[in-house]
Amino acid sequence: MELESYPFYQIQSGFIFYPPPPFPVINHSLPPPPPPPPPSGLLLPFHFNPSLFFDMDHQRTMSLLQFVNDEGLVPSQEEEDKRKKTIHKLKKIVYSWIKKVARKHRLTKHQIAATSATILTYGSYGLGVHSQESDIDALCVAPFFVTIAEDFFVVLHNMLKSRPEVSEIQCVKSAKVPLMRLKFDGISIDLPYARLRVLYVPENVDILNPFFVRSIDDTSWKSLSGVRANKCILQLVPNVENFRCMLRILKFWAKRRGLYGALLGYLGGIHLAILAAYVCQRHPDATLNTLIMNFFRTFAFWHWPTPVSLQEGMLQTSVDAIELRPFSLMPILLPSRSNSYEYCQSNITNSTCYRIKSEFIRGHNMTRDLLKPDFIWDNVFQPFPYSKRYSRFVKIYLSTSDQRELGNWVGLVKSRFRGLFVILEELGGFCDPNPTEYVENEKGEANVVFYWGLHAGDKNRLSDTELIEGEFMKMIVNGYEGCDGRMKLSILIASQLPKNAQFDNETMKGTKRCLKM
Ligand SMILES: Nc1ncnc2c1ncn2[C@@H]1O[C@H](COP(=O)(O)OP(=O)(O)OP(=O)(O)O)[C@@H](O)[C@H]1O
Ligand SMILES: [Mg+2]
Ligand SMILES: [Mg+2]
Repeated sequence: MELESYPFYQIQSGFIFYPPPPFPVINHSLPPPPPPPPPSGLLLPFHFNPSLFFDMDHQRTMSLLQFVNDEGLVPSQEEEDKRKKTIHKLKKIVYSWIKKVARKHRLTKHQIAATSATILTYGSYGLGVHSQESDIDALCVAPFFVTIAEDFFVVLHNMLKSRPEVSEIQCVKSAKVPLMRLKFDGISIDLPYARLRVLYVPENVDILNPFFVRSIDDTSWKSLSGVRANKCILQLVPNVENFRCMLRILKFWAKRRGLYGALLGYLGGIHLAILAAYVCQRHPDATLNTLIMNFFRTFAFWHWPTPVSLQEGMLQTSVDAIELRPFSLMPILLPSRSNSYEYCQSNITNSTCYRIKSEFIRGHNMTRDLLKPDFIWDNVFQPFPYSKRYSRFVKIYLSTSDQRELGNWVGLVKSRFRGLFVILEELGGFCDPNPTEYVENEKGEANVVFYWGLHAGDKNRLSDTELIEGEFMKMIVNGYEGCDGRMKLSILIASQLPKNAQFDNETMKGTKRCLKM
């Protein structure tokens, strides 16, 4: 069978190929083909009865809302209050920090009184779609006189560190968006920094207003990207509440199907937010059920690597949008008010791209027929059965002697995972990086373990795990000093997986709260 016809065969037959067919070589220098025409409607029976259609749609929407409730996808009021309190405390800390820094820089009394800094939330919390496990993405927006190296990474860092509510604080200075990571009252916080050319930063500063972002530095512009994207998304969707509910469901679906986590080569919150918003824009009056059906239908038929964009015309009119497109198998354009073209960062590889597409097709096959008698939402959200799909697994065991170092070490290795995907794929392997993190309690040292599904085209080429481990280790330590973590890479057969990683339905449902992305 021709490779191009695989997706369509899969859609028609409902059969997903494991292992996958050989991957196509995609020529990224070509401009993308025009967006595909939408497929011709839902599968409706020959004698279509509109009232039956609306009844079924309504029923499915109601049972989906019940599912959202049963699974606790919306955080409780208590949880919400805790987060609000944390943000309030952070704002107060940042406020006293800015006064301190202003005095340090010997500003006049009048300037010290006038100056101010603030916290803007973005990410899933900013969009109003966070779950219990989500972090709070909080951008610290400061005035012109603040320096990142000293005032942010030393003065603010020390102020935060001395607070009893703060733990596990670390500076991530080398990231594209430099930030501090910490836990505040047990909630994970990502705290990047942006500097505006003003003395007074209003509490809810409108960063889409050109006045505030005039002549800002590059790092600040990048740090503002998340807030900008969130604001644009919320302005571009016709019904914010429907969008939020849909996105919560999609994030849950992606976690259950092992597709959530941008570092692992899958979809992050921002990718899913844009894909969901794209569908909402095209179906402004749709029910929740229809939105989810259309989500699967749209992306099961999508002609990747045609980019997904929320702003029509942006791709057609701009050569930049095509030329500046980074190498990506599934390009997704961040919405923007300015004429800049930013794409979501992506680690998607041939293997993960195949998995994501297969899951879109699976979702489409399961939801497309409104009259399917035995339809239940629970089936759509079944955990992905790794041990049934793969006979072999790559085990990545990460450990440190000091528990406090483990987070840094695992974070560093995860940020380099793309390199390992490439090594495995070059050796002919199809690799499915299950994002769930496990712990081997009996080991007596701080550790995190990953088990990735593996299909080895030629088993011999993948048998030299020491060589693979050595190559990957070189990539990890390249340009990075100061972390004495250890890594052990090995290949297991499915029966050697520990019980808690057997991936049968019950154990997977039990581990859903342990998913650490
Ligand atoms: N790969 C990426 N490309 C572009 N922007 C990104 C990317 N990853 C993260 N961001 C920005 O950082 C924000 C926060 O990312 P984060 O990883 O915390 O995910 P999230 O959407 O908040 O979901 P979660 O509930 O899992 O925290 C995103 O909303 C986005 O603005
Ligand atoms: Mg987040
Ligand atoms: Mg974050």
